Amino acid sequence: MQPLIVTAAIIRSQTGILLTRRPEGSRHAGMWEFPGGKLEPGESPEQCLRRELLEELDLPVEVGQVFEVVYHRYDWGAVLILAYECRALSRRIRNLEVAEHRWVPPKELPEYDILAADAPIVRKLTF
Ligand SMILES: Nc1nc2c([nH]c(=O)n2[C@H]2C[C@H](O)[C@@H](COP(=O)(O)OP(=O)(O)OP(=O)(O)O)O2)c(=O)[nH]1
Ligand SMILES: [Mg+2]
Repeated sequence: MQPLIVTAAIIRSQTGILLTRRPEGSRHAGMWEFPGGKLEPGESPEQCLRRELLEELDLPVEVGQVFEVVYHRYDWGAVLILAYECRALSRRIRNLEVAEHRWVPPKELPEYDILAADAPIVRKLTF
C-alpha cells in the first residue's frame, strides 16, 4: 500500500506554535497535531495546506519552506507527512473541524499527546 500523503502546517506566533486537537469520531480522536490533511488528486501540497486550513480553521495562510518530511507506519497504514512553515494571514481562528486549537510554546510541546508520526517534527521544534 502507498502511504497517505498528508500536509501539516507549522505556524508560529508570539505565543507559540499552533496545535489542533482531532475531533471525536475521527481516527486518533482527541490527539493533538499540526493542522492540515490529506492531499487530494491534482493538488499541490501548497494548495492542499491552504484548502485544509480554510476548511478546518477558516485561516488563510501563506505556505513557505518545507520544515520536515516524515514517513511513519501506523497499525492501519502508513503516512508521509509533508510539514511546511506557514504564515497566518489572519489573527482569527474558528474551530470548524477541530475540537480546539492552542498556541504552544516550543518547550511545552512534550506535555501534549501529539500524533506519533509527528515526533521528529516536535524534536526539531524543541531543539
Ligand atoms: N493533519 C495532520 N495529520 C496528521 C499529522 N500527523 C499524523 O500522523 N497525521 C495523520 C492523521 C490522519 O490519519 C492522517 C490524515 O490527516 P487528516 O485526518 O487531518 O486528513 P483530512 O483533514 O483530509 O481529514 P478527512 O477529510 O479525512 O476528515 O494523517 C499532523 O501533524 N497533521
Ligand atoms: Mg485534517
